[in-house]
Amino acid sequence: MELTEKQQDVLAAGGHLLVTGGPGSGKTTISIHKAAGIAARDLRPGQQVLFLSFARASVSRVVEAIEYEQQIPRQLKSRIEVETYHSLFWRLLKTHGYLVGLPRRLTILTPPSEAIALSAIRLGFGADSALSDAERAAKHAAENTERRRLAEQEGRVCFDLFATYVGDLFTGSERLRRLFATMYPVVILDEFQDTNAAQWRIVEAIGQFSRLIALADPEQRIFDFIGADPERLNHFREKFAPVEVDFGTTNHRSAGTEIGLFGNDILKGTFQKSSYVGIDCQVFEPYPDAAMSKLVTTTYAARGRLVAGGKADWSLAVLVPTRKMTRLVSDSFRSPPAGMAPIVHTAVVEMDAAILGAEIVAHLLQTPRDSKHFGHLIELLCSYYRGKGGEKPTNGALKQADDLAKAHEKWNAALASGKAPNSKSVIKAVSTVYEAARAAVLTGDPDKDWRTMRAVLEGGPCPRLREVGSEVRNIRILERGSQLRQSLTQDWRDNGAYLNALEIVRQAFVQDHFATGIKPETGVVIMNMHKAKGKQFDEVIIFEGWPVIRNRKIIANPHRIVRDNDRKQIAEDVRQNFRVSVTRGRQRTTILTPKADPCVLLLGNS
Ligand SMILES: Nc1ncnc2c1ncn2[C@@H]1O[C@H](COP(=O)(O)OP(=O)(O)OP(=O)(O)O)[C@@H](O)[C@H]1O
Repeated sequence: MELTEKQQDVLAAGGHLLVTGGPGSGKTTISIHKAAGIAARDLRPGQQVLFLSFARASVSRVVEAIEYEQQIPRQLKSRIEVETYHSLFWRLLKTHGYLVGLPRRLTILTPPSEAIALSAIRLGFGADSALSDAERAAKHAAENTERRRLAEQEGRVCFDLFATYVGDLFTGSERLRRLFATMYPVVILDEFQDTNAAQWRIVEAIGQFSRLIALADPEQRIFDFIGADPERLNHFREKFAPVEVDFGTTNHRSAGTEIGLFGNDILKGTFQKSSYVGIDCQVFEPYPDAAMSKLVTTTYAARGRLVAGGKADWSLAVLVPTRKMTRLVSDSFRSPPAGMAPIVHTAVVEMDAAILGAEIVAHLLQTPRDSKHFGHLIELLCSYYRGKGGEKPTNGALKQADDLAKAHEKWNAALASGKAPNSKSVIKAVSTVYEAARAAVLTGDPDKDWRTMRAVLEGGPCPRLREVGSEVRNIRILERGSQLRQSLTQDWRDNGAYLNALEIVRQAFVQDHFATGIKPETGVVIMNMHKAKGKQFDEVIIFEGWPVIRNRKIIANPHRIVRDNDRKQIAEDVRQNFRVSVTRGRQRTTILTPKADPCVLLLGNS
């Protein structure tokens, strides 16, 4: 690879640095070269360059990019530490948290457990959409008070508070700032445009003694992030007066294509060309089977090209606008219309429900220690309903949890007074499945036993547990060689049964959150467009929903890239998100849109 002139400028620059540029312009690559140069010349023994990312997916990509650079010797590569903000913050809180009033022993309040802990407050206020601004502020304040109480009194710290407490640590202690700079004299900040206020406070503090290299693409700002501020790059300029290098719209990722150019034209809303090399827009008839058939055949074709290309770890992403669409496509790939062959794939879904579901499976694998085992199952099922919606629990799910808890009380009361419990109670079906689970024969092979338990749930008479069984299909941490699998195997070896399965599963999810060895997705992957940020794939297919038409009128238009595919809904963030998705493809991006009502972003401003 020959570095560009601008990339050379980055290598030559001293002091704080701000590198800006569009997708695939080579920011990550040059920062790795820069880090290697610093490691070779400036670092003392024991020191490292710290590369900080927001998401584990980006960490894997950076680790892969480091491995890919053959000119950099191994011993220099090992001087670059790639880590997520979360993982760095957690390390700091565990060792120094007591300085800002946290208990000495800390555990992580995982997002599903946090959702459970806050569900009562959230239920009290009701859905966000129905709240006035003042009520919404009051709800946030109440949530925050509870989060702080959980952290400061119970030592259970949720992710959202990590940055706040670490900020308190750094602003409160010059000694810590100096110590940090001794370990990490240079810090690279990936996707700097997404830095929120709490993280910026930390960056400001560590920049006092460490040298900062910020990588940013202002146009890739993610609007879902609470607190990402359009002025952030200016804050950095004002505070640190960095040397600035702008890579502009160069796109090495999709070299030889016009994917980058097309992405920029989406932002502008005017198309300079009638076709773009590497971009393929196609339409489908707006009916479920026709739409899915088109997607399936387009996916076959793309997969065929990639397999024929001979690259072993090819990747093909199907990007869709909503969570629900991710599931629809995944179901359809499992059993495509008209008897077409299924497509092996992975679907990236929200994990809250799957994680809480996995706790239920683990609990059922576990040999009962006392008579409370069944009661504990009901509690876990209530937790599943309270937490499965993550930050946005539905009233229906919260009510399910309450109804279950009440039915269980009645069930117990009947048993206590020697009467037969009501056979129509919702607990009856849970109890039947529980008996089947107890009767299941386990082998000590966690993978097999997990499947057995899932089959008990999915084949039983309880619709709630059937849902749980299907949710845990999305769990990938049982893969060969995973920590979870090893720990469960060990548990069985030590005890001749699973005695600690629930605790092991809970731990595994925390470890999984911090694991960095995960490889970027390969094969066919389905995900929400929002989740594609920071990733790259050999080919991308963008697929959206279609209008429901009755009497030649559109009566609904769900799962569209632009809400309702209505021009009035085109805001800057919608254009930016679409551009991010389009520019994830290295070789080709195919856009599938309904014939009757094509995506308004493709029609241009006129
Ligand atoms: N000078 C160069 N010549 C050829 N290829 C390059 C050059 N610089 C980077 N690349 C390649 O281009 C691809 C994209 O580069 P990189 O990931 O560094 O871009 P980026 O600006 O960080 O992208 P994004 O903002 O989308 O994450 C990588 O596969 C990288 O190996």
